[in-house]
Amino acid sequence: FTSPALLPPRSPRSPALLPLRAVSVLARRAKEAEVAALLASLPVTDPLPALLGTLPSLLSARPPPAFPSRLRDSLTKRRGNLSIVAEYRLKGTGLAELGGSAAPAIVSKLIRVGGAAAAAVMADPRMGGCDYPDVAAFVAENETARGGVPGPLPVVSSDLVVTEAQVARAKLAGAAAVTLSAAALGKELLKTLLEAAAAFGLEAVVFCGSEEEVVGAVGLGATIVCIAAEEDVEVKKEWRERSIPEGVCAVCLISSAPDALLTEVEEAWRLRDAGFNAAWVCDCLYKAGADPAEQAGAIIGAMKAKSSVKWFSAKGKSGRGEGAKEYLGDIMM
Ligand SMILES: O=C(O)c1ccccc1NCC(=O)[C@H](O)[C@H](O)COP(=O)(O)O
Repeated sequence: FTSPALLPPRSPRSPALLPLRAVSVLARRAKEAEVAALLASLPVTDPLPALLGTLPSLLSARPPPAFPSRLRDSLTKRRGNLSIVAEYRLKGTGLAELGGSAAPAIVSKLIRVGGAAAAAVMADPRMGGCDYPDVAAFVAENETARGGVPGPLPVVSSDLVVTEAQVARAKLAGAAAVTLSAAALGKELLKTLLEAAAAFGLEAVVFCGSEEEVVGAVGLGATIVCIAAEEDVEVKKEWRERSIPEGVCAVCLISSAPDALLTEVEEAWRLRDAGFNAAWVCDCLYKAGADPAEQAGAIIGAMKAKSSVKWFSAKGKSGRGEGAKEYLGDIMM
């Protein structure tokens, strides 16, 4: 793949690809209506109502259920390492035109073997062109890797979650975690859904568009926070240092630049240097091409590479000036 000279000015992201928080309250209403219609139309054999019915007793457990930590553990490596959450969706990505080769089972394997620490599936058909069965397909594909190296990745169900029913659907699909948007939910609903996720044994990735939202999410006990804001990495670094305590996993969304260049790789290196545990990426994994040197696995590898933005550009392939920060002992672990 190609990358421009170091960190040129970014072109504004396409409005169609703005993070979900940009759509907030109207989208929340539409989603509530959609979930209500779904619940009303379920066949009597569907397990969703029964699972939802267990929620009150799960919530009344004392002490209250805590989050599991499979996703957080997978994303939290030693300092100086950046993990990648690779998101799958069909709408608005370079996958849209690939037909069968963009099927969940194929992309799931590509990103697992490519070295991602977690997979995410956007489970909103209108926004992402996929649905909860695609989450289940990712989970099933990952299960085929049980006992292997790398083993199954935790799968995040990335819907605009506004009701407990969606958390229950994620659970039934086998997801390890759900996404929650601080801006779309507001504090009270965010608290309710964080509790519902923990009660169902799921983790939650709380997307935050401002430092205030980060503080709010951490105050509510969020264990994984994803900053989704257009600010420069230096600003996000300040938010992380001031407002994300040790023990809370710090993730940052890298939204795709609307061009064929892979400036996102250098953004990942900057996030690693800023102390983030993980980057959440989507279209930039699929926009370069389907050649082995360009596809998602190659880009994940480049994002995780121990390269330095001071000495090395993503377009260089020689490795000269590579700024590895590890000791041999770290590499051997
Ligand atoms: O931004 C949010 O608040 C949010 C909430 C819940 C789930 C996901 C959220 N944002 C991420 C996204 O909307 C997409 O993952 C993102 O647009 C991917 O972008 P791109 O690679 O630029 O297509």
